[in-house]
Amino acid sequence: MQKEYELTIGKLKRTLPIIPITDTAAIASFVLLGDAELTHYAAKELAKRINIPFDYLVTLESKGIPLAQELSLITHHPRYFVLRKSVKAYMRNPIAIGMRSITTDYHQKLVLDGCDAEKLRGKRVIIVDDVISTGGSLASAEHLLKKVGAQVVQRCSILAEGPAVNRDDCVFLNTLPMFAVKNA
Ligand SMILES: Nc1ncnc2[nH]cnc12
Repeated sequence: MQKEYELTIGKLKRTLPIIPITDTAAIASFVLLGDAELTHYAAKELAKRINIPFDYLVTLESKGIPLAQELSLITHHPRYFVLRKSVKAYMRNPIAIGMRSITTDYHQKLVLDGCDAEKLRGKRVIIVDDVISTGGSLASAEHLLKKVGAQVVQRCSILAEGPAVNRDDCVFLNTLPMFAVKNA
């Protein structure tokens, strides 16, 4: 099997290691955390493609956070919201739902602080993430946001991977293939 994948996002290039995630499938590992240059550039490029009015960006802990931060500032939306993976002691009336993601082999939670839920009720929101793949995390995020009365008006990510590459309801900058593991 190929060991690395050369990714191009506009003027930037990154070499991603190919990592098996099951006995039969592998992904090109795209770790946005720590890559300030790519985060800033991708946020600028995504901002150009968001052409719908919205109140807030919402992202998922953890890899979407720096992207949402940059995108919020670039689009002049000083406040954004983070759906957390666990209930924190400092939350008031947290609202939680179950979630499965392609890169984590156990059931996860998606949690919204009740105070944040009040602020999001009736608002137009855009979900921001680093990679959209199976769409599982995105679907859970949408479910949670609908539950608290927010309207998801757009979804955007830096990359669409595997089954997500044909989605026409997301804005993304490039696609990422998935890989078959040979000798499985
Ligand atoms: N290729 C990938 N790299 C890192 N995180 C991911 N989440 C989903 N696909 C991913």
